[in-house]
Amino acid sequence: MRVAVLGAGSWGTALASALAENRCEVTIWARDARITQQIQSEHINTRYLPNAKLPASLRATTDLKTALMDAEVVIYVVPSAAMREVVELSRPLLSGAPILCHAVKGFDPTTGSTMTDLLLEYHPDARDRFCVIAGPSHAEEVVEGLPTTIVAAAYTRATAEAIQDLLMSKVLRVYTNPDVKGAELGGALKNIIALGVGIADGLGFGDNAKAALMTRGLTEIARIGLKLGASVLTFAGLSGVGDLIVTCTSLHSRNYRTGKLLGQGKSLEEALAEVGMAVEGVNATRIAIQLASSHGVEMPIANALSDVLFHGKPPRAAVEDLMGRARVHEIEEVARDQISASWN
Ligand SMILES: NC(=O)c1ccc[n+]([C@@H]2O[C@H](COP(=O)([O-])OP(=O)(O)OC[C@H]3O[C@@H](n4cnc5c(N)ncnc54)[C@H](O)[C@@H]3O)[C@@H](O)[C@H]2O)c1
Ligand SMILES: O=P(O)(O)OC[C@H](O)CO
Repeated sequence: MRVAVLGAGSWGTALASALAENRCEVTIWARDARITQQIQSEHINTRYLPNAKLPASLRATTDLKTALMDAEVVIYVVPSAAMREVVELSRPLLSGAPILCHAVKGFDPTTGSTMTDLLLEYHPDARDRFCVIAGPSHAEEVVEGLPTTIVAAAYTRATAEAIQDLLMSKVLRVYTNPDVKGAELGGALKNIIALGVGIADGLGFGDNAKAALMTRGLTEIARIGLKLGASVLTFAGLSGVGDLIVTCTSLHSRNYRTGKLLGQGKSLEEALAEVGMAVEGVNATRIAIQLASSHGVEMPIANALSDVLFHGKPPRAAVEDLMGRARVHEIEEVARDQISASWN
């Protein structure tokens, strides 16, 4: 199977590596020739995964046309802010009817769209060939061959199973899911909560605060997710609570690390510069509070994050506001048809 992976950051490199290990013919595309040359000739990517040895069969190019030539599967793995540009550049270069997959955990910054809604703008007839790769998967562990589970979510069973078969290995277990929206929202929105947990740790709070943020954060994610058509069981799965746990607890997480630096008193600019890679939670916070407001949904943690990130509120004051909210019930009612999704 010929696969083009567009984006040679941490996750693009790790996914391309896993696919090449699975005997796929993989070409990874990046803009930076230093990175493609390193991957192609030295089988390393020191900027993004300094400790990893990559498969010798993995090819790399800065020429998008070469990467996409005869590709049967195209996987977009750039930060969400770059997705529109890369989808636009790649569209005229696609041949045949490849599966269009993405592994991006964020929203289009201009329109607030999910990544498959963005893809649909450019490929309105290809919905059945869309697939989302989501779930708890830090690139640093995947590239080391440490056991990992992920989700392939697609509108059709055939597409989901094609990606499942492509990625499954002794160390990478892939589950399918028909709930594309839920998988995407879980992946994008958990980044907000990871920023919050990082802030709590940076402030010196304890495990109780961490558990509270993760649990009530998941409630917020499910609440807006249901309004947007996702199924609640997806949020109890790998792309929901699974990814929330890994991102809020792993030192690999760029969102968690950014939050921790904020809690320790760094400015957002300082924290982002120190982390130096894609931190999707910042834009996701902005989009989440817009979505919450337009759908009449309460997202107090996202609002508190927005105050800290964009309005200069000291993190400790934001926590005091959260703790001082009016009393509420814990559990909300969910309609039966919103519990799980299924293919026909
Ligand atoms: N790193 C992980 O462990 C991981 C795991 C799962 C999902 N993701 C998601 O994958 C996406 C990509 O993250 P990452 O970790 O690979 O980021 P990264 O910061 O490690 O790398 C981003 C890459 O995208 C490239 N890029 C940026 N703008 C571009 C543009 N306009 N055109 C072409 N290339 C561009 C950069 O040069 C870089 O190579 C994010 O949405 C992230 O949430 C990451
Ligand atoms: O490093 P983060 O915070 O972008 O998280 C990476 C992945 O989403 C974890 O599954």
